[in-house]
Amino acid sequence: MAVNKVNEDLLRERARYTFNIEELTNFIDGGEEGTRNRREVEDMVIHVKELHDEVPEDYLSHKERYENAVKKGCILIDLLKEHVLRHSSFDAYKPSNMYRVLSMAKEVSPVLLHMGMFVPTIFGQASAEQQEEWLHKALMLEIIGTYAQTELGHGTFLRGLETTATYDPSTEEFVLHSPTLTSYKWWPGGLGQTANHCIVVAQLYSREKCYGVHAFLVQIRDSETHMPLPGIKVGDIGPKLGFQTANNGFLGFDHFRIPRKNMLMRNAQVLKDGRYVKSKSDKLTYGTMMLVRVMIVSDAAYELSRAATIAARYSAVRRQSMPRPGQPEPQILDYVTQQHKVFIAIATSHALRLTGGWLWDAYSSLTHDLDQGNLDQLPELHALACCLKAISSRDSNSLVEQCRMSCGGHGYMSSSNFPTIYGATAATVTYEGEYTVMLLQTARYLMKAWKEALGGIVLTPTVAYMVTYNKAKPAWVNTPEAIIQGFHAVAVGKVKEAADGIEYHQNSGKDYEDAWNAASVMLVKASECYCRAIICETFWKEIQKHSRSMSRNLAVVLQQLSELYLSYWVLERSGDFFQVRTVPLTRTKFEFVSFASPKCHCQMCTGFVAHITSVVVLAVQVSIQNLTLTFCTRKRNEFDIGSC
Ligand SMILES: CCCCC/C=C\C/C=C\C/C=C\C/C=C\C/C=C/C(=O)SCCNC(=O)CCNC(=O)[C@H](O)C(C)(C)COP(=O)(O)OP(=O)(O)OC[C@H]1O[C@@H](n2cnc3c(N)ncnc32)[C@H](O)[C@@H]1OP(=O)(O)O
Ligand SMILES: Cc1cc2nc3c(=O)[nH]c(=O)nc-3n(C[C@H](O)[C@H](O)[C@H](O)COP(=O)(O)OP(=O)(O)OC[C@H]3O[C@@H](n4cnc5c(N)ncnc54)[C@H](O)[C@@H]3O)c2cc1C
Repeated sequence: MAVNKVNEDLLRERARYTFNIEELTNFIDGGEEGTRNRREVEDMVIHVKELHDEVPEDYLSHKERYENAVKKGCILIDLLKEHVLRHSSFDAYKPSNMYRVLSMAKEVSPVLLHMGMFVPTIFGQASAEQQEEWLHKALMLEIIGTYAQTELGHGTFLRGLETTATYDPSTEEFVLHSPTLTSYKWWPGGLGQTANHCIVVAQLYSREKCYGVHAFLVQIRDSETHMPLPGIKVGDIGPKLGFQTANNGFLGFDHFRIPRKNMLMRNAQVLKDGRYVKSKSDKLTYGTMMLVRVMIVSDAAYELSRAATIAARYSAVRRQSMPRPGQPEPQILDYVTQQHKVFIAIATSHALRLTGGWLWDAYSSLTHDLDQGNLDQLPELHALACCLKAISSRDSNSLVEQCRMSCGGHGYMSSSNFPTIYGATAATVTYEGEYTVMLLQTARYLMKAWKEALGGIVLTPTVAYMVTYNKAKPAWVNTPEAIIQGFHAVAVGKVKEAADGIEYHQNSGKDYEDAWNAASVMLVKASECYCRAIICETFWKEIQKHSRSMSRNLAVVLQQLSELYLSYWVLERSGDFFQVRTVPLTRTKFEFVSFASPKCHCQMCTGFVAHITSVVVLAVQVSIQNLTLTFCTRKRNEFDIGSC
């Protein structure tokens, strides 16, 4: 029988890595224990033959694909539970842990929403007594839930949701009802056939007054027969671009009654007589969305690292064309255009992974503050979660597509796994807060910050430079620190431009809402630039911080990746950089001028060209088959990929 022989080119490339593979493995896993945890789970998974498909899933019927995904989901959840029970330190919700385990099956799991939103909502929004009743059942999958917020008519505009929950003091129950077709819940994952419970977000009415949207835990299917309960209409919404096994469904209520105690009451409450007790902040109802947005940054990085690895490996083994007559066809990775496609994907996967870890730490700190009743950091974290979720998911999805294209026709095969990864990352650009809407949310925060900056008020950390910018005049030299200052200058310029845009439209007679809408393209741009500055700065600082405790060879490679990322985005946004001048920013004097003068001091542009041709490539490959984490390094003149 033919033994799978590893490609000679790949073996040669793998023999040339220039740093300690295990050291980088640990860095990516967040430490030696993280690597041990991951390998332990991978060891468990690789030996479960039911997780390996006999027939490509694309050749299965929708029903067979779903059943196959349920089977795998149950196996993986059992492995996760067993592992969590044995390793209390394994925090399932630390970025990518839970998602990575579930994504070890190619199909999106029908219980992803259970683990990804239903359980976290109980953690975050149920009272202590309610957690006592439901949390263990949920963690042990004795109940299977989803998160039912979006309706046919509203996804973004939460205050416009139409499902009602009306309190009846005579029976101490809430009556859930879907008054219109557009009020039907539409999209929740697992709702089609899988979930028997869900978190329902509905407008709360008591004593004929509406108190806005609140969350309720609702049983929708019989625990024994799994049939929909009386007053419940539920089913599958049908085929989609991807996520075919996520089991997205619809849900309608016909005067469906639930006990008062099923309103999640950690924040707000309705007392037996119907009195409403207000939460410290209405925004706490939105807590689960913030958590998932924070997780998406790391999971988008993880999906991108998979795509970058496929593209890097393919680029090492694919030989094509003959630039020199009579010479062997070169590996396509020798083409600078190929490097330009693949290397930024590798660098971005690291940038987003490190930024996702930084955001997770900020979120964890906020959660602790919220437990102490301190909401001070909530607005900034909401703004950060919004723009980082938007930009990370969009960058990840765009670069997954770029990686696919870099593999030519074979990238279009289902067996390449690009279609699955593309489908998963494309969804993240829309769900959990649509791209544009999220950036506009951040813009809302930036406009407030700008007004405070002009008043000289000390701002929260990620926008502090708006006040201190005058002092930190960018020294336009080709250093990473100067590039980061340049991104700050661009962000401030765009924020000011958007604020001036709103002011201009108001002065021309528009009310604030219309002025906001008229300036909204500039507002989105300002958020993008603010977010790009955060990713650039965080990537660079994280690498500097960790480099001090790692071997020099690895530090060099990671430093070059972060410099590649900075240089790439300077060129991508060169127009914005050309506009930024080096004079102190003041309200009246700030203006955009062109750098077009031939004696432009900025060496960034020329420096970058040198960079991209001498860049060292690092591709991370998590290969379940080999149960190893292997890497590629590549130097221009050696044209060698390390182990990959
Ligand atoms: C790459 C593959 C990754 C796959 C795995 C991904 C993740 C990991 C694991 C698990 C995830 C699980 C499953 C993943 C799959 C699918 C899940 C999808 C689920 C969903 O999509 S759930 C539904 C999500 N829906 C939304 O996000 C709705 C978007 N809309 C909103 O958030 C808000 O309505 C709004 C647009 C932000 C604001 O609306 P608006 O009407 O203008 O204002 P208000 O609502 O009145 O709010 C204004 C006020 O409140 C502040 N605010 C708003 N939202 C928040 C918040 N979340 N936290 C804190 N503060 C908030 C806002 O700033 C305003 O404050 P002001 O002081 O300015 O007034
Ligand atoms: C794969 C997938 C899984 C999902 N899973 C779930 C789930 O489990 N549970 C759940 O509750 N939901 C889920 N959703 C729904 C998801 O949360 C919504 O689709 C998302 O919030 C966007 O809302 P929408 O679809 O109503 O789009 P809309 O908000 O209608 O957006 C449509 C367009 O209008 C624009 N727009 C909307 N509002 C504004 C504004 N104020 N200013 C400027 N432009 C605006 C948007 O930018 C966009 O271009 C899922 C969606 C997908 C695709």
